[in-house]
Amino acid sequence: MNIKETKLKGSFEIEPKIFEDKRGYFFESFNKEKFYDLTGLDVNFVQDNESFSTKGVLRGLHYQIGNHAQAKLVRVIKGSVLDVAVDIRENSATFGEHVSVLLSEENKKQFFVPRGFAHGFVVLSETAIFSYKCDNYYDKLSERGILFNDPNLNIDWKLPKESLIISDKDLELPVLKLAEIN
Ligand SMILES: Cc1cn([C@H]2C[C@H](O)[C@@H](COP(=O)(O)OP(=O)(O)O[C@H]3O[C@H](C)C(=O)[C@H](O)[C@H]3O)O2)c(=O)[nH]c1=O
Repeated sequence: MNIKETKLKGSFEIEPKIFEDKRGYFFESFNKEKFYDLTGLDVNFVQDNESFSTKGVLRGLHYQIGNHAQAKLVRVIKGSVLDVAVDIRENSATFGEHVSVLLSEENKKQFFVPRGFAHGFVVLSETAIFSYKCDNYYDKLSERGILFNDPNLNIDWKLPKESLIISDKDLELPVLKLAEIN
C-alpha cells in the first residue's frame, strides 16, 4: 500500500497493493493497522455508504458540523469520478483550499478526507458506483454544505456546467463563509 499526504494536512491519497492472477484481482480495501502505521491515524469507521450515479452527477459539497463531523475513506468501484475535498478547518493554514483526486475502478485509488473538510464528487464515466467509509454516523440535522461552484473555491469540475446533474438541495447551498462553518 502506498500512502501520500496531500497539500491539505491530514488528507491522504492511497494506492492499495493489488494482487492479480489468472482469476482476476484481490486487494485489501481497508486495513486499520496498516492505515495507522502509514498515517498515524487511529480511525474507527462506523458506517459504510454506497451511491450509484450517472455521468455529470455532482454530489456535494457536504459536511457535518460539530461532534457529528465525519472523516471519510472514499473510493470508486465502477467508473470514474473527480473527487474534491475542501479544507474548512477554522484555523487551518489552508482554509478554503481544495484537493481534487481522480478515483476510478482502473486506478483503484482511495482518498482519506479528514473531519473538518467539505466533500463532493462529479461522475466522469457513463455511470459510477461510489463507496466510502465514515468515522461518524449520518446526522441529518448537522448536515451543511457549500455551493459546488462557489467562486471563492474556484473548483474545476472538468465537465461543462450545463451537463451537470445536481440535486435541488445542493443547488441551494451557500457559498463558504467562515462564520457559518460550525
Ligand atoms: C449521506 C446519507 C444520506 N442518507 C439519506 C438521506 C437522503 O434521503 C438520501 C440521499 O442523501 P443525499 O442526497 O444527501 O446523498 P448524497 O448527495 O450522496 O450525499 C453524500 O454526498 C457527498 C458525496 C458526501 O460526502 C456525503 O457523504 C453525503 O452527503 O440518503 C442516509 O440515510 N444516510 C447517509 O449517510
